[in-house]
Amino acid sequence: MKIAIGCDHAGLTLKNEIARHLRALGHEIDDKGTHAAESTDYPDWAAQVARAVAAGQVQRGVLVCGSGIGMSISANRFKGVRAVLAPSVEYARLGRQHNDGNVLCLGERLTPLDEALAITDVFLNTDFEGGRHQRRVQKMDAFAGEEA
Ligand SMILES: O=C(CO)[C@H](O)[C@H](O)[C@H](O)COP(=O)(O)O
Repeated sequence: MKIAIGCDHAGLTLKNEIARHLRALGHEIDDKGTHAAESTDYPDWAAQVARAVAAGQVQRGVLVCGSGIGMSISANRFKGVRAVLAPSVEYARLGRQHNDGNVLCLGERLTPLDEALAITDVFLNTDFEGGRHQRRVQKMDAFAGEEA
């Protein structure tokens, strides 16, 4: 699978570990950065990954910051992006089965490495169930770009 990945300074270590893990599994990783430990702003990196997903350049995105919250809020501003903040494997599973999530958001400061890798694997390997969930996803996606 082709996957874009990004982080701010608070997610750098986990982002690098996830990239290494996914490459070892044979995935093609487009690492958008950040690549340095200096303080940086999460929306800048969320935008790069979200644009790659929205444009169909990659099938999935992974974003890491301290909590995952800022990344998920930012990514969900982009049309066609359904970012899932997943603190556990079950969130990742449901975010795929029911919501057809295409960007996974993780918090390095809150989620241990082994759990984050397990969450990532489930997010990438779980299928969308469609059916009644398809109608709901279409309604969500129709909101994108709507004026308040
Ligand atoms: O977006 C976030 C919180 O909503 C992320 O956790 C950021 O990584 C965090 O806010 C960065 O905090 P810092 O004190 O500037 O390191």
